[in-house]
Amino acid sequence: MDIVLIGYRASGKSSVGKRLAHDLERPFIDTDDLVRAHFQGDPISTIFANHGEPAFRAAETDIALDVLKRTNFVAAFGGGTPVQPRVTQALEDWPGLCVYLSAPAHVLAQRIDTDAGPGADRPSLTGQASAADEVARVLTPRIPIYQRCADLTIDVATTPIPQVIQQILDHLR
Ligand SMILES: Nc1ncnc2c1ncn2[C@@H]1O[C@H](COP(=O)(O)OP(=O)(O)O)[C@@H](O)[C@H]1O
Ligand SMILES: O=C(O)C1=C[C@@H](OP(=O)(O)O)[C@@H](O)[C@H](O)C1
Ligand SMILES: [Mg+2]
Repeated sequence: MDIVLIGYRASGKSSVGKRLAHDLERPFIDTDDLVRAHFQGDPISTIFANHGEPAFRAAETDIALDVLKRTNFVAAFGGGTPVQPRVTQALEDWPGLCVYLSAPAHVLAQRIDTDAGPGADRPSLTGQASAADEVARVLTPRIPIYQRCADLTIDVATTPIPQVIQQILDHLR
């Protein structure tokens, strides 16, 4: 079964997705990578600065809808991808497994502040000075949309990445 990981910024979608795809011997798709490629490989903060967030959202919507037409993959969507209305609808209708990686705001804000990994370039969505303030504002309206799209929800607040992957593999059995 094809798998899409959704959830807020720094919930672990890219890390979990990459390792899960390796375990399942399937291609891994990260929609943020495809969006960057669409904008000549620029970092997301540069795309936001030069083209504006709406152009980023339009590209990620088209890319996500295209990914959902493929087969035999594991994909990590960007945190805002499922809340684009056409993507929400497509995910609700999609026959694959949509996994929501869920964590409370304070955990996500801390991971955003300390992340030094390849996805750490996360430009502000609100102009809010701190990640804590921004997550407090942006997460709440997203939660019901993530929940609506999800076939499986995993609490990732205190669950190490290998155990998150194991829960997905257990669900597939
Ligand atoms: N289950 C977890 N427990 C602890 N840290 C995690 C977990 N999942 C991800 N992380 C860390 O959080 C940061 C963001 O992870 P990432 O995979 O880039 O998230 P996303 O793609 O959802 O934005 C990284 O530093 C990663 O190592
Ligand atoms: O939540 C969001 O609106 C965003 C999440 C990011 O992806 P990650 O969730 O992988 O950080 C990236 O798509 C962009 O910075 C916007
Ligand atoms: Mg990511």
